[in-house]
Amino acid sequence: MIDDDVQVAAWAPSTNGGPYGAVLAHALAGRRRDLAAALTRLESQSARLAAVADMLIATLRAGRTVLVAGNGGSAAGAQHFAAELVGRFRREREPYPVVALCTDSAVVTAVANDYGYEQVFARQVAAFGRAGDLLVVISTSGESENLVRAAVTARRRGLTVLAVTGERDSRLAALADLAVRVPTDDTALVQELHLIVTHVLCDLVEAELAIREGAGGP
Ligand SMILES: O=C(CO)[C@@H](O)[C@H](O)[C@H](O)[C@H](O)COP(=O)(O)O
Ligand SMILES: [Zn+2]
Repeated sequence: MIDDDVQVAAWAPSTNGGPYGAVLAHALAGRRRDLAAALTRLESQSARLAAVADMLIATLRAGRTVLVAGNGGSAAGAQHFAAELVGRFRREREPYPVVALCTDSAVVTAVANDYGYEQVFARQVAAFGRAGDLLVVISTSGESENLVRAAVTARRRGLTVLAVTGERDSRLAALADLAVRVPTDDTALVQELHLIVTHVLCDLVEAELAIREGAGGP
């Protein structure tokens, strides 16, 4: 039988952080330093972020759909972005049609199995995308082949493409109508900045569209 008191005592934090205390303190101080420096550099891109917000607002106000895609951590980011806009970020308002293309495991595995993983997003863009819709591709490298193919398909079909990448030159940034390149090439930091960028965008988009709804609809 497990003794609850012993269990709690064994997992209680020690005052000096235990054997990893110094390592963790160093790691957290490093994250604070790196994030602060990158955010300061990101502030110089506020005009670009405003243009991206305009792009999202215009798409949604026109009743068009936003498709979002990414791999790995960026797949989670794509889902998170869609969840904020279909659900809500801070305000009660209409739901917005934002669809993450990495969520349907049957579609993703069937297309990957039958056509190749590089087709998993392009085929969904062809299935769901219409001229005037917006494709958002999120990638730390800007070089994932399946996202490049999705962007090419989107451009061919008259969708607008927004790339959210790291700092370095990439095929996705070059293919996109507009690109946000967060100012670092460190993969983890790129992903952390992407989350901040998408939250800031959700806040702006929601605030702008909610005002219009209050004034009689988008
Ligand atoms: O979250 C991480 C690394 O932090 C990984 O899962 C990472 O997202 C994957 O390696 C992706 O396949 C990387 O793709 P991309 O960001 O270069 O498009
Ligand atoms: Zn990650």
